[in-house]
Amino acid sequence: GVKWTYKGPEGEHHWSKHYPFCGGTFQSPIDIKSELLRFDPALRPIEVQNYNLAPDEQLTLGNNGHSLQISLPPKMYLSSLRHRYTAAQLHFHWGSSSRPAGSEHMVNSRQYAAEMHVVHYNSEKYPNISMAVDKSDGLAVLGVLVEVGDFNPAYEQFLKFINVQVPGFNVRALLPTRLDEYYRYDGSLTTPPCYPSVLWTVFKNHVTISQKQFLALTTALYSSNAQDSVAIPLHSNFRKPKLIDSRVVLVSFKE
Ligand SMILES: NS(=O)(=O)c1c(F)c(F)c(S(=O)(=O)CCO)c(N[C@H]2CCCc3ccccc32)c1F
Ligand SMILES: [Zn+2]
Repeated sequence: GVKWTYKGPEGEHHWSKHYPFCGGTFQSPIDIKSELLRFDPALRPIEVQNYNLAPDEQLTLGNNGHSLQISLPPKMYLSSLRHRYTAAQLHFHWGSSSRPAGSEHMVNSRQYAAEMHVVHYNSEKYPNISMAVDKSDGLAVLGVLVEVGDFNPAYEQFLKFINVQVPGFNVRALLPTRLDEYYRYDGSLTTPPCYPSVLWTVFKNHVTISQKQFLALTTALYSSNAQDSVAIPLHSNFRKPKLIDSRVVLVSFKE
């Protein structure tokens, strides 16, 4: 597809020129404001299956020019939603060492240091993620807000790796302890083509990584692919919050 960036002439205000959905409705991320929230007792705790990967399960760590991503095996899936959603990859959004705030979702206009997304697709209805990516019930993404604080051994598993293969690790440990407290809304991919195909689950509780780990994340990548001559450090790869319109944000917890 057409090249896009987070800043400059191909930045987010220009995405809709080549990717019309980016200028459409049901866009993500959003600023999750308390006055928009509605408690929904039907929202069950998120259940993850086979997230605890054995070390002999090699995972591919990649830089797709937009984010640090880890491809995930199809044995991993979510079992608590209407359909089975099978894991495809996880990736991050972050700020920069000079401007640390880089999460995509905000909570009452608070932007966190970073955000991790675990992308899943509806494997009951679609054979692969490419067929699911533009369907309204195609994707389910788990969002984890990341703050700088205590060292987090779970994140160390891959932040120390710069090669392309990382040993399997417990992906569940990257999530907050409580999977029963989350925000839920219908939204979109936060990158082009911005399809409104994502059932968003953003956990209420953030996780922490140390300043050193955060620096490793923000300096891990260069946005150029291999053959480009100059390597430009990749940072601030977050989209700004979009209008909520008439959408309601459901919450699984009482304040
Ligand atoms: N924030 S977000 O909306 O969750 C989100 C990203 F921010 C993001 F950068 C990516 S990307 O790394 O693929 C780069 C551009 O799509 C994705 N990819 C998903 C959706 C697109 C197709 C596809 C195919 C295989 C695996 C994952 C994905 C993405 F879903
Ligand atoms: Zn993302």
